[in-house]
Amino acid sequence: MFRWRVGKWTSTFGGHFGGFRRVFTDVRFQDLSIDKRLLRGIEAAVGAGARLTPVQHQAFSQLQRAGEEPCEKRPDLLLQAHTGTGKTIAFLLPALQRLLAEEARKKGLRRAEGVSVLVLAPTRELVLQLAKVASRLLQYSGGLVRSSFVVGGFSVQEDIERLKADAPHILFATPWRLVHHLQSTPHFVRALGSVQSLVLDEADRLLNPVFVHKVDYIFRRLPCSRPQMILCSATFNEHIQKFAVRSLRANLEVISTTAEDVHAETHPVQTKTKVEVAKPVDQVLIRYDPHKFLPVLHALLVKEMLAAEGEAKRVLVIFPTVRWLQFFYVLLKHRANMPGLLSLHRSLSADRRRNRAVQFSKGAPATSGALFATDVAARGMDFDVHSVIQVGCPEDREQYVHRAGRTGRLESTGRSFLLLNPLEEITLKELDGLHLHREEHIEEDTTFAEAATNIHGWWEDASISASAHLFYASAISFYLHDIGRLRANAGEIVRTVSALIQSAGLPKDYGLPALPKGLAAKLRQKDELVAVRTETVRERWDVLAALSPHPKPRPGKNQASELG
Ligand SMILES: Nc1ncnc2c1ncn2[C@@H]1O[C@H](COP(=O)(O)OP(=O)(O)OP(=O)(O)O)[C@@H](O)[C@H]1O
Repeated sequence: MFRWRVGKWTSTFGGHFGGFRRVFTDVRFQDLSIDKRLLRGIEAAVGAGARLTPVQHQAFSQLQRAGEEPCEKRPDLLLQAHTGTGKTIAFLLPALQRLLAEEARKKGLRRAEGVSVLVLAPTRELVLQLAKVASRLLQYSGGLVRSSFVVGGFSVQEDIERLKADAPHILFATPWRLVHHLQSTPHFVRALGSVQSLVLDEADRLLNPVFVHKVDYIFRRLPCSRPQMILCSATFNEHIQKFAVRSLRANLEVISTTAEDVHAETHPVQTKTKVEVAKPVDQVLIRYDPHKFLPVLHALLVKEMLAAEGEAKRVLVIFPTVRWLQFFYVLLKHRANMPGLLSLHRSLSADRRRNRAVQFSKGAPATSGALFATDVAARGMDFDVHSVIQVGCPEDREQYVHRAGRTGRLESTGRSFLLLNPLEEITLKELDGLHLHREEHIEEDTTFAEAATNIHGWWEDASISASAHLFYASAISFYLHDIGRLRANAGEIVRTVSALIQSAGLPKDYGLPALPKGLAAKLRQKDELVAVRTETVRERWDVLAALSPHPKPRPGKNQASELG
């Protein structure tokens, strides 16, 4: 580990030693001067005699030192470490230790004066997971220090009652829900009047254009003696850099245990840093023909879920859109009879969303199965999965790294597969330098022929056929949004998505789903019909029909024969 100072920023790096990733330091939690009740909580969570990870060790030293300063002088902190290396405990431990010490000094004579530590995270699943970790760590503190949470999926009244009942020192929240309360619930405004530390978990995500206005709003509403800021993530990007320049203190400190990726002589808030996937993850690239998407996915799932003797295997599959996920989920779970599948996405009811995340979390009873999820599961979730399958091109390198990082956490190993079709292959150059090895060919799937007999005919089932229509439109829209990045034309997009749907057995002569008017208009704007290349007359007819401004349902094979 070494420390250096460039301009106004101080950085501490460590964790990699000559390419060898050190998972733990030699320091045990019991060696630290921390409250015995907190130590019991930690050991219950991570095991008796557990040693600290490098990021935990460095953060503990830094935050303890900073904690001796008055709140307004404490340096802000950027905390970067690979996925699954214990960043949650890294930022929670010093905060909980300080809160316990303060409360012990007061001898419990006064009730909490309000929230002292506010932690923001981008998804409700992650907020609930963080709140659960805090409760575990505090389980032996006899209620001296308390935590609570605020996320969507509960009524506003439930939030208010929970906040009153918990009277928390540490509050976990999603920005959207918290802003809502700050704008309309006086109780929340009062409770947040005493925040001393603001933690942004998955900071690069929270500071991207989708969230940054909410985060800024929360930041502005906090007390004028501005709290210490702690920004955590496995990946730093230009959004963090902009925020650092605009809002962080001059004595900002940076802790990074991804030192092999950082160039100390340049800017400490690295934006061009090529962050790697954590070393225990074996990364595999599978190039597939879109006409074979479903058999390939099925084969991979069967292979990865297949329990080795006595060992249950769990797989996380991340899809680009909810509709894409839902269509293939219905086909595989119900038609191909894969009962171990679950789904997690924003269209589920709040209760289901919560349960699904818990079922796949670390410590949940081990069963084999697969979770089909969207990116709500991509960041921060401490899942216990052996493999991650990413369907389609990730938005950027950071998204790829976080998705792959759901496996291979701490000392465990894992496999991460990236499934790309020819339309998407161009995005591979954005993953330059990652250690992806290629598995061009997936073994011929002998089990799929059997599954396919049940899957075939789905187009006659009104609800599955409706799901197929939604998938078709959403996949076209997804690619269209990225048309520049893919350097594709509208015709190639339509042909790829048509092939994906045909991979589920839809007969060529059955015709393709019609597109919603707005989407068809957008497609036409991108590409005149003359530019659409097709191989057969039938396919051209399908594309033309899909692009028609007033799509009419076309008779399928069977309907046509009924009409005589
Ligand atoms: N010192 C430790 N000893 C043993 N297990 C630990 C230790 N610290 C953390 N863990 C466990 O490691 C797992 C990963 O921790 P955590 O979720 O905090 O990682 P992370 O760095 O925040 O990952 P991500 O970047 O994906 O959010 C958790 O199950 C946690 O309980």
